[in-house]
Amino acid sequence: MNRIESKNLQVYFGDNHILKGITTEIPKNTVTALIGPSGCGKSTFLRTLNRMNDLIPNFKKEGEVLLDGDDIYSPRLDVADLRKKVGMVFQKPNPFPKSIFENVAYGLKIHGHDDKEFIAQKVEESLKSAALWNEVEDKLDNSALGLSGGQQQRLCIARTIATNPEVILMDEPCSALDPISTTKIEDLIQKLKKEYTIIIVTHNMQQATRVSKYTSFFLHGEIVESNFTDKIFVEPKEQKTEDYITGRFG
Ligand SMILES: Nc1ncnc2c1ncn2[C@@H]1O[C@H](COP(=O)(O)OP(=O)(O)OP(=O)(O)O)[C@@H](O)[C@H]1O
Repeated sequence: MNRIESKNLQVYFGDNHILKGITTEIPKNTVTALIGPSGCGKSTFLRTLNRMNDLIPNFKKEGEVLLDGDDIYSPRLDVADLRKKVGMVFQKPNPFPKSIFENVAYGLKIHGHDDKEFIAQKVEESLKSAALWNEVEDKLDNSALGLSGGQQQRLCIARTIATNPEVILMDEPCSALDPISTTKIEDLIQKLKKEYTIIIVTHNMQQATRVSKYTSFFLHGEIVESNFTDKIFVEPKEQKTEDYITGRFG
C-alpha cells in the first residue's frame, strides 16, 4: 500500500524549474532512499512532502502530492496538522536550546497536551524508541546542547516521533556524524521502519543499500529510475543510473 504519491509534480523557484514532472509512489512502512548528484532536486522533493517549500519566496508548484489519497496542497488542509503527520529530521542536528526533556515535550505541548504524567510517559517512550533513553535518563534536565552530535540527532528523531507521525523525512541525517553515530542512526532507521514510512536523502550509496528497500535516482529534477534498492544497485535499467552509482559522475 502506498502512503505517498506524487503525480506530475513540477516545482519552480521563480524562473528556475527545479522538479520536472515527478510521478512516484512511496510505499507504507518501509524505507525509500533518494539519491542523485548535488542540486538534482532531492531535498526540494522531500520538502514538498510536508510543504516546507511553501516558506520559500517565489515557490510555485503544479501537479499533485497525495498522502493516503488526500491532496496535501488542498486549501482545506491544515499545514500544522500535515507537519504533525509528516515529521522531518535535518542534516545538522538542530535541538532547541532547552533541556533534553523539553526538546521532546515541546511538540506535545504545542499540540495541546498539558497532562504532566502523559507528557513524561511520552517523552520516555520516544527517547526509548530513538535508542537514547539509556544515555540520558539521569540527565533529562540538562541542556540538549551538551549532547554529542549523534545523541543530538537521536534526540531530534525522538522529538519527531513524540507526536506520532506517519511519515519521517530525513535529509542526509548522518552527514554531520561520525561512523559510530551513523551506525546507531542506521540501526534506528531499521527499527523505526516497522511503524513509520521513512524517506531518506543520502549521498552515501552504501547507506542507501544498508537502510532502504526502495531507491529513486534523481537527475536534473527528474526521476531517472525507481526500483527495489537491490535492483537499482545490482542491475540498473538505465545507463545514467549505472554511471552515477559506479561513480562516473556526481
Ligand atoms: N531556497 C531556494 N531558493 C532558490 N533555489 C533553490 C532553493 N533551494 C534550492 N534551490 C535550487 O534548487 C535546486 C535543487 O536543490 P536541492 O537542494 O533540492 O538539490 P539536492 O539534490 O538536494 O542537492 P544536495 O544533494 O546538494 O543537497 C538547486 O539548483 C538549488 O540551487
